[in-house]
Amino acid sequence: MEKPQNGEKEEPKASICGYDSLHRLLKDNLNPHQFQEVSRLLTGLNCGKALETIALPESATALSVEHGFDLQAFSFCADKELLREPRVVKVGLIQNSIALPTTAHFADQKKAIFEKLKPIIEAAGSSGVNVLCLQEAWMMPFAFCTREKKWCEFAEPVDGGSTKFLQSFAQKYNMVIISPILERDINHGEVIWNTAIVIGNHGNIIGKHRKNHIPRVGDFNESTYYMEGNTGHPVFETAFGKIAINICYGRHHPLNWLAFGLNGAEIVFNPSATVGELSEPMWPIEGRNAAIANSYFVASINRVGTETFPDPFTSGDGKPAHADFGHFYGSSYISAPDASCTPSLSRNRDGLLITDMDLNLCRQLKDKWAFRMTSRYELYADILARYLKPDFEPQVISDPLLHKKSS
Ligand SMILES: NC(=O)NCCC(=O)O
Repeated sequence: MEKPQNGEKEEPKASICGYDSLHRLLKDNLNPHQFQEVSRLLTGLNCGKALETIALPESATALSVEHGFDLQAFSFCADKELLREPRVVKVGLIQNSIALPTTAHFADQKKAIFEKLKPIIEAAGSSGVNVLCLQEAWMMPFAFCTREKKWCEFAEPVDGGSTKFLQSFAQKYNMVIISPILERDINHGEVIWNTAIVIGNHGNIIGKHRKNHIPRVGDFNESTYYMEGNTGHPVFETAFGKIAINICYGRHHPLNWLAFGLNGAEIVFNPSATVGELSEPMWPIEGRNAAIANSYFVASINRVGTETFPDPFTSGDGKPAHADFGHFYGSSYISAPDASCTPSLSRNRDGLLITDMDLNLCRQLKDKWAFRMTSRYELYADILARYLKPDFEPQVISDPLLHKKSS
């Protein structure tokens, strides 16, 4: 797709000047040398080289053609070490739109999403993906803009239908799967959480993490549905490395990223649902910055498409009532601790991003930049402890001549 035919033809929906990613727009419009230089600055170098693409099995590419999803695959390397073998993990990220209109029966909507995801998960499994992550609240439309309570019906217990659906793939493909869902906590009064469940490569449930920071911005009226998480910053030690999940809006909180790093995460997944007008310029920066600052890999996933709801809603900003959130712009990507990153998946199509990463790179970057050793955490523990007290006074030194009139 991608290239606009001529001025008269309509551009594909939600494209950037007819291209479905910035990377593809640049590749088609710059000469090879210019493209190489622009990519070096935009996506960095890994071990001194541009990121390499990797070949995938024919079965996976055939599935992507048949079902029309974007399929891209890259490899991050690390320097060879004398005392440690490389620790290469294959990570997969899935972004997708919903499968039926939001007016369809809820059971049909959920079933249709399962059906839509099957071939994409199969493509990941047959490509040898070790750790697969889906997008935030993948088993439902992102209805939290509406404030209507009927959408709570989509919530499921940790061992509910969507977990069972994914457990079979985890077992079949020896694959860890991270499943971000709307959780119904049966044992605690049926309250609702925004939760990521970690399914082990034997199909077992390793544990869960609940979203720490709830947005209060634009149409993201999520605080109507669930509370800030109570699970801290767990790191899950899996057969394929130490992983953590920072759900969506948590990516704006540097201390949230830090805490996962302090607990030893090597890959932090950021399953998200966010829209163009609100956050698109922030998207390529925040995950990448977190990877650099914390010496781990970050895998950023965003849903795709425009979801229209039956009843218009407002968000107290004086704008007219509307029935959709805006466009979820996909653009999932992976960042490495050495400041390199993959190109993004499509802005308007379902997609699977597969990336090999040598986890040895994390320690190599810690040794190189020594961010942990230079961090001065005690300074920050001190100001945070003081800031939390009601009688906190900001440390401001005013110019004694601040109010002097200039002559
Ligand atoms: N799902 C979610 O937390 N979205 C908030 C918007 C954003 O963080 O870009």
